[in-house]
Amino acid sequence: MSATVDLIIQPRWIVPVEPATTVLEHHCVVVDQGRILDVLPQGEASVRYQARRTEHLGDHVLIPGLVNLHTHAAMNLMRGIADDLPLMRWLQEAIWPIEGKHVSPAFVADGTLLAAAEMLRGGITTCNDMYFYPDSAASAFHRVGMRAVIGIVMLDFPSPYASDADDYLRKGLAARDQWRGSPRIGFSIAPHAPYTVSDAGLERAASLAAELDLPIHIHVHEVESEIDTSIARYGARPLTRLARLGLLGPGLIGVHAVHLDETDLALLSHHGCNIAHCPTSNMKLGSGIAPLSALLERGINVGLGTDGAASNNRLDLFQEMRHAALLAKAATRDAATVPAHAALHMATLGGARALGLDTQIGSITVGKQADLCAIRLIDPLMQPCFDPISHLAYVAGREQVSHVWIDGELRVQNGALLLQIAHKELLGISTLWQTRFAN
Ligand SMILES: CSC[C@H]1O[C@@H](n2cnc3c(O)ncnc32)[C@H](O)[C@@H]1O
Ligand SMILES: [Zn+2]
Repeated sequence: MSATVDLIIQPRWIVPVEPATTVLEHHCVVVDQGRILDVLPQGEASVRYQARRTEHLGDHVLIPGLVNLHTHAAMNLMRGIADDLPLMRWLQEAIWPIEGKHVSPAFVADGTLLAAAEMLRGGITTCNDMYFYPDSAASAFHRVGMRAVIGIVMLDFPSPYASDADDYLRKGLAARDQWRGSPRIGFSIAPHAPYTVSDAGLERAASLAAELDLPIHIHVHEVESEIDTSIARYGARPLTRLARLGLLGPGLIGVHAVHLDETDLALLSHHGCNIAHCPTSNMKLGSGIAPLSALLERGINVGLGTDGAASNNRLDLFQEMRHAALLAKAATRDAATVPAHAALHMATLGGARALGLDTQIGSITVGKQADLCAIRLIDPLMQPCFDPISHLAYVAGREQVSHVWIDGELRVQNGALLLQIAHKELLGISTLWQTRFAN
């Protein structure tokens, strides 16, 4: 007798990510109650299961939903507002003054909604977000059914959101209390960077993260001047200071990590830290090229991040996969480093592991949540296709994402968002904020 299940997806190929380099042809994924129930040859599935819905995707590859390990979703409202500036001038002369004037719960709700729509269309099912008004961000992700880890942000300076480090923490923790028990919304402790949070604030962040069992999400070693400033102010490089203050460990997600010496690499490896590699943001702000091959060689877990739309200017993990692989090859002059499957691993399971979610998402594995993404590969623009994994890293773009499921629920169908929000409403939001910025 066959079992009745919610959904069977029959793609041409499945790339489960785990085991590495595996490609299953003419298999299907069986989904029930939001989880992956089985992965088996298509012929066997028709005997064992009866599906309420079957998705025939004969030109497609099915992969786990992509995990964006670092973003500032609400910054979608500031896409292109301050291009071609280096990090510190970009922050101090452009972005922070705009944020100081405009950020509000409505700003974050609207910007996060736009970002969530962009990410879903591009196959991103989970993101690790860091921005003001975490409650508004959580509401927007909840509205579109996207999985998100929201930062309880901390800064030493005031913003329209909070007055000082204690106020940031108090408000962020209250937001976490509001969302407790929500299946797709989680939280991290997110001190912005070593140069914007004091020793006392960082120690508080470390103890809270340990007490509440939350990841720590922090920008580190993004530009050289950050390291010089730290040595002048604290007598230590930022990662050494973070180690002394108790922040390094398997729960740490260090974002950027562009400028690393041997001591830094040894610290990251020794403490089992994770890195959110953001190659496009690092190129666009002229920050440099992170030593990705050295990180991977030392067994350090790496995921990929887009950073915000004001420094990238796309929330597109296909772009990040390609940039990560190509930059690493160019920087090391080694074509074999960061092969296509390593890029895909970072964009999926690497990100999931950094967030402590790798038992739930990040690969097409029986028992995990059905966060899935189908990409149409049979297209004259992409022929021939000898290896779908190669195509995912080197050929395909987010434009080829056709279907996206989160917890087994269809969110994108044939490239179109299945949301209660009209395309027109999304466009209206950005026009509204563009007008406000101009006045
Ligand atoms: C406290 S909310 C996050 C804060 O971070 C700013 N930001 C955006 N991108 C970067 C980056 O690459 N490095 C450092 N800080 C960044 C954002 O504008 C918010 O103020
Ligand atoms: Zn950032």
